[in-house]
Amino acid sequence: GESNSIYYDSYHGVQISEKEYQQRIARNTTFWCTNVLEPCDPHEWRRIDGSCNNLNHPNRGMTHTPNLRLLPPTYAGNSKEGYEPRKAKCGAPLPPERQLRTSVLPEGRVPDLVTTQLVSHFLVFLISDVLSIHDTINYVLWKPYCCLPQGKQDKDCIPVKIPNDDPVHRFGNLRCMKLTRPFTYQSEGCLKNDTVPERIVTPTPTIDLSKLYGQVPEVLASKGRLFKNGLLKYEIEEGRMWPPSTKTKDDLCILNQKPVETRCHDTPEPISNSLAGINLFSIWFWRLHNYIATALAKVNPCWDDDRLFYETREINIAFMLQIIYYELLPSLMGHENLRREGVIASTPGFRDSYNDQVLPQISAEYAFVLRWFHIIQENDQKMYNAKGHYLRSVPLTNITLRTGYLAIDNNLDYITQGVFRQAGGRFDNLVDPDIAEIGLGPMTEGTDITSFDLVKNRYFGMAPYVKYLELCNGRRFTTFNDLIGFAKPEMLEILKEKYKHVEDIDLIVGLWLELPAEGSLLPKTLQCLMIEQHVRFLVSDRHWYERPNRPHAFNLEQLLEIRKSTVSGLLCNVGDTVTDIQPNAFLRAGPGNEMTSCEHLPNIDFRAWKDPSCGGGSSTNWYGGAHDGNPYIWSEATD
Ligand code: HEM
Repeated sequence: GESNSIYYDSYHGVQISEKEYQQRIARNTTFWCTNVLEPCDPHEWRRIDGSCNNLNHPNRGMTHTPNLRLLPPTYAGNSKEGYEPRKAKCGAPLPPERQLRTSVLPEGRVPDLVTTQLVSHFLVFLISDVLSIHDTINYVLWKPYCCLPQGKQDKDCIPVKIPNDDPVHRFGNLRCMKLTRPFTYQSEGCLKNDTVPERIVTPTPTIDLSKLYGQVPEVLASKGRLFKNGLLKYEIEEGRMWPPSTKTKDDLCILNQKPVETRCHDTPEPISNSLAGINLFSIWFWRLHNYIATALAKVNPCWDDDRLFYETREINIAFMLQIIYYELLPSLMGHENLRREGVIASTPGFRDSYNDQVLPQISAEYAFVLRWFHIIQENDQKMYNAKGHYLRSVPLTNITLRTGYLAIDNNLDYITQGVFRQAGGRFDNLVDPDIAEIGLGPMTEGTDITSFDLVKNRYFGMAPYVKYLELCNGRRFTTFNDLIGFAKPEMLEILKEKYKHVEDIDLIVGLWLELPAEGSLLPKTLQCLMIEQHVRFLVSDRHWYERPNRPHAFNLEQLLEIRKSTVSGLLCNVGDTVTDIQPNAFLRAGPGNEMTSCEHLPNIDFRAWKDPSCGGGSSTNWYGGAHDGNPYIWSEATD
């Protein structure tokens, strides 16, 4: 109850007194600037709100706790002048963003020969687990006036200028793209305005499916849990299982074409309705939760709702982590690279790298550089039927905040078939014209996501690109010639033309023009910064699924079952109409990765969770049914 609550300052991670908390209520700064938690119990499950992950620093891991910086931020100006984007070495402003973007990053659409569209969908779901969309909602919904006269009065407005000779807009009248400053501890009143801006984000900084379960126990209880058999609430419509839907007209699905399109998820985190990738994987992991809970209940009929729920959540999170670490990242960066860097283990047994000196945090750099993937996003989502015949396509930018579209005309079925049959965008330096010119679809007129990436690069105060080269390569980079072997030669020419000094180069521009790392599809520095964080995830998370010494740890037999998790297994179990798929659905089907019947793909055997104290239980090979074309096996078991 309330009386046990402990109060923390969200930024500093120190306990504050109840009196001070009361004062902050009066100042209206508790929501962003404080965390409230119950005393830690070292033996309890991973908490919904992320508290008590690190027992010495109980609020770390919660909402609104800070990113860490691999390199100190660089801004122009000081505490008096305010912190504005850094200047070039010669003191002039850096090249204007839209102009720079259109000259270093041409637009085009080329299919990738290696990866499928599923890669970008999964990546965007992954980052939604640790990052917010409030900065975007701000200029779309809350402060949509940044290109109007009113915007001149608002310091939060940082609209992007479109030059008169713009390759696209010179034929039209658009000269401005609306944008707002990122939310910071300063803007929310937690830190003084004359301190270096520090970004504030909402999700827990561990990969814990917080987009599914949320980060507030009361919200999970009211919107998520069914409180029966460990299940999440669900609706069945035309034979498909959906998360619960909103019942009022006032919801986040602002692009639903009414009256035909009405569905909008009413999940603990409404952003499940946002980008298509987040939406698809929210639906699939929501269903997977119920699939797992049903399986566990069959094996262990004596388990109560709570036990089933928390064990299911644990397995669901482990399922996701196993896919990220052992399937997605290796598909992008190569197994060897990841093994060498300690991201993945060489043996299937336990692995315990936990270090309580490393706090559960993400780096500001990781949060930022993942935007590089915008340039491999293919915006044309193709739809196929279950036999693999192409039907039609839809631009992804038209289905953001539009869950209703998925729920009509079998669109969800056909998109599900499309994501693993369709090529992703090629890993090159071409950006899909829709991402570069449309971005937010019908919600705003003209959004160049890649120009915004560059603007944010500067507002987040990212250190110069060469400083990250030094960090990752352990040597100095002082001239353009030092970049030989890192950037494509013709790109070096462009860089020299656009920037006067090598230190002026913006981090994201460096990544756009960089050569891939050996045995990898990713630019070297992107790979370096991603690996750094993916090691931190596993070292700093006390509840990491591969650990034997943690509360409610898996036993070896169970861990070996978790090791069978694959994204194709996910789609076989809970994806509509999926009966045949390639074993690694992040990579295109072909020799060595042939389309296979779901029945022949590995699948978790939940008998490994059999609890002898339950007595007999069901010993039938129940999960065989999941592959007989009816993914809704759980609906039989719920009554
Ligand atoms: C059709 C697909 C996509 C669309 C329409 C889209 C759109 C956007 C938009 C509008 C923003 C906010 C830009 C800003 O205001 O600064 C954003 C941010 C971001 N996007 Fe995407 N994106 C897509 C795919 C991806 C993919 C595949 C990734 C891969 C990881 C990704 C990673 C990110 C990241 C890391 C951010 C920054 C979020 C933050 O800092 O809070 N996006 N995206």
